Amino acid sequence: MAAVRLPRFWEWGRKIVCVGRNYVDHAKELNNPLPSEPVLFLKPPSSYLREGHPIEIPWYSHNLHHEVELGLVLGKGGRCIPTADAMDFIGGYALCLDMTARDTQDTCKQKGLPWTLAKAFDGSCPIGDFIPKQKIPEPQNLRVWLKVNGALRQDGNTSDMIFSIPSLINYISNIMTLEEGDLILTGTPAGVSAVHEGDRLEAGLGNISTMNFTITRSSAKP
Ligand SMILES: O=C([O-])CC(=O)C(=O)O
Ligand SMILES: [Mg+2]
Repeated sequence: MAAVRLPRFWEWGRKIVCVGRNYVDHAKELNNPLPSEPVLFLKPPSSYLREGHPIEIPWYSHNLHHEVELGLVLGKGGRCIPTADAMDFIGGYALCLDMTARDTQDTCKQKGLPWTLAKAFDGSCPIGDFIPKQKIPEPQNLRVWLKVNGALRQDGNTSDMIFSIPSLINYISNIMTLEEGDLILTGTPAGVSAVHEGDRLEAGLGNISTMNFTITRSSAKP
């Protein structure tokens, strides 16, 4: 059943759990302290965006950043998953963007407010195709890259994660039950930068998966 359903995991309405500050160089470029435990936040299922639809700059932001990340798609659910068993819970992978309204996030940080407006707006999680698990035998040694208008901006490797994939699954599942079809964003490497109306984004996981998106401005406004 899962083999048939998982490839369209973004249609299941499951949660998206995001890890922040999981690469030293990215934590440093934003002057954030290195975390002693994973930093977590959530995106709703309405964040999903597929190729062919533009990424919209929210009406309240003038500094939308790209963050390219490796996504883990849960193949089965669990609670308190031991680190040693964690890889068995992965059904596959996906190339993801954690679009971030950086100006809004800065305000939230200053005011001690949650990051919802900065991270969870419509279309804030563009994703590529589902990648079956067998296609990535070494997920902890994978190039993650992103170009804006053809210029390389982010070029990292998952070997530089502070918290490994199994340890993230263990940590998260000791806080909230993970379900089949959930997506975990594992954090972004360095090189995040602002995007503008009309920009073309191209991202990739090595040469296994690539995707393209354009940037527009949202017409929504209360
Ligand atoms: O907004 C941030 O810098 C935290 C984050 O999502 C990441 O590190 O991937
Ligand atoms: Mg991120």
